[in-house]
Amino acid sequence: MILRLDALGVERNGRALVRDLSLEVGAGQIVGLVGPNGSGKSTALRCVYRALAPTTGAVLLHDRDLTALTRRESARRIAALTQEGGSELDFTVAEIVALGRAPHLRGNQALGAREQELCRRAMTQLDVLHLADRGVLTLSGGERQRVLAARALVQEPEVLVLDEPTNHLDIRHQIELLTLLRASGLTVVIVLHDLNLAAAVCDRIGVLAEGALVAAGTPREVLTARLVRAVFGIDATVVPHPLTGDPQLLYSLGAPA
Ligand SMILES: Nc1ncnc2c1ncn2[C@@H]1O[C@H](COP(=O)(O)OP(=O)(O)OP(=O)(O)O)[C@@H](O)[C@H]1O
Repeated sequence: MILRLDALGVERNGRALVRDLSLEVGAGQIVGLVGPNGSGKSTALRCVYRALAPTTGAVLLHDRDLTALTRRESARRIAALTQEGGSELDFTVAEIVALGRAPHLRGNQALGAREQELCRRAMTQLDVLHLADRGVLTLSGGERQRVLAARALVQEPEVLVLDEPTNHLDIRHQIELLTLLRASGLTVVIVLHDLNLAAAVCDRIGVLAEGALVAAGTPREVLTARLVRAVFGIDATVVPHPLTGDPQLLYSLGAPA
């Protein structure tokens, strides 16, 4: 098992934000975390990319507690694409993407030919090569998100952690990013709000409610009308996708109050 959340707990001001969360992510698997707003998804992810230390339990990478690794070593092995971003620097797109190599470089060491090609390929894959010389502060939300995704890819991590990576993207770029993730062979933990996209991209899904894992399994096992009713409080019709068989949720608006 590459990544394991072992009875993870996070408390703040006497309140449990994440409770006794155990989850395993195998090599090359894409595991999704879904759940209502405030259910602890980002908090759990923060423990994986070490922005937060768990109060109890641990995150294990190849059975080693992450806290046993140096920050540099975990940055080399775990890349994060988060809402916090780090795109507030007044750098060009090419410079921001190149920063993904930082954990692999020593001091002011320049990028070699292979690394420059890596950056170019990631910018092409994320459709931002034409923006390479633009200041990142001038980009739209979706363009910036694609730049940060390119930066995470050039890091060549073992594990990629993504917190709502599609929230600013138009539908084409959402599909392209998730297709790229599938093709990358990376081990991925991803928070998604769109349950249909989660069903399409994830091998397994964990559902969080009030900080606790309430269901885990394949999309077909987990994404049932009953679960969606219990966790999100809405009625959905679940149908198999006519081409892939993945569960797809159909919603209708409620009556006005
Ligand atoms: N540093 C903190 N101190 C106190 N409470 C916090 C802190 N960080 C997060 N919380 C609270 O913990 C809960 C879980 O937050 P988290 O961001 O993990 O939820 P989420 O499932 O990612 O939500 P969303 O879908 O809205 O992004 C929320 O109620 C949030 O207000």
